[in-house]
Amino acid sequence: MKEMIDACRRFFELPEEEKKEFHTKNLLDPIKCGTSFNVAIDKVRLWRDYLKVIAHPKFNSLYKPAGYSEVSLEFSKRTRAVATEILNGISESLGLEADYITKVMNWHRGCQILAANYYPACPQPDLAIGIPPHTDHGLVTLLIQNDMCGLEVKHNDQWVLVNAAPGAFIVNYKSIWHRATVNNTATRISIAVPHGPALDTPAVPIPELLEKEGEKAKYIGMTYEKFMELQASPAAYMMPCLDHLRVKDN
Ligand SMILES: O=C(O)CCC(=O)C(=O)O
Ligand SMILES: [Fe+2]
Repeated sequence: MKEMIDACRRFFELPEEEKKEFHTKNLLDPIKCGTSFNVAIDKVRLWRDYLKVIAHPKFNSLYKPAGYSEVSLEFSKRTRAVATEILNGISESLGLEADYITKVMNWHRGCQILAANYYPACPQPDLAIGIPPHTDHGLVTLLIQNDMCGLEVKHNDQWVLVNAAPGAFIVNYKSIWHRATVNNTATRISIAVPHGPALDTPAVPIPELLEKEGEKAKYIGMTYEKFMELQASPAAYMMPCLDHLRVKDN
């Protein structure tokens, strides 16, 4: 984990000139970096650089800084193994076969992204935000951070700081509303690793469970690619993405 955070730090600390080639605009570009901004939020300054590298189904290697590729290959394999175990556990906890979710989501072609965030110390942290409130896309996101906290989740209408133990994975598997704050002491680095279905695979309410519970589906299905597009749109910062998919009561 430390080596991965260090490799990302070295990327962010490259001169701007050297990062320019990765300033792309498309959602699914294999490697992209930039400084975040969102047109929907105009009252606070966003204070974050990001680097997103798609690591599965095809591993993309980033040639600088030296060592990034090797470390990120190892890190992506190990986090994917942890994510697989978590999904197996979730399937079993729902009374399904352990490999139910991975099978229907075409996990062997599943999308894994190494999404690193770099939040420099900010002189006026109250006037800025690292990432505004949102929900993640994907089945399960694993997140690691350097020794600075900053992730907050909404719980009972309050923002609660996630005080994770050093070296811990923070696991986000429900559609939890969260944000990243900034601080005025030191640079914070986090690496979020969303693991999703294959891009062309629709996620739908599980028919076996609906039948068992005698319930109608409360959400429409959507392919992962479409869901990612929705998550990247300004609409995603207004309310949890999943709420956009809720079936309207007649
Ligand atoms: O930096 C953090 O702790 C949060 C990052 C995050 O929410 C994200 O990358 O989606
Ligand atoms: Fe997030």
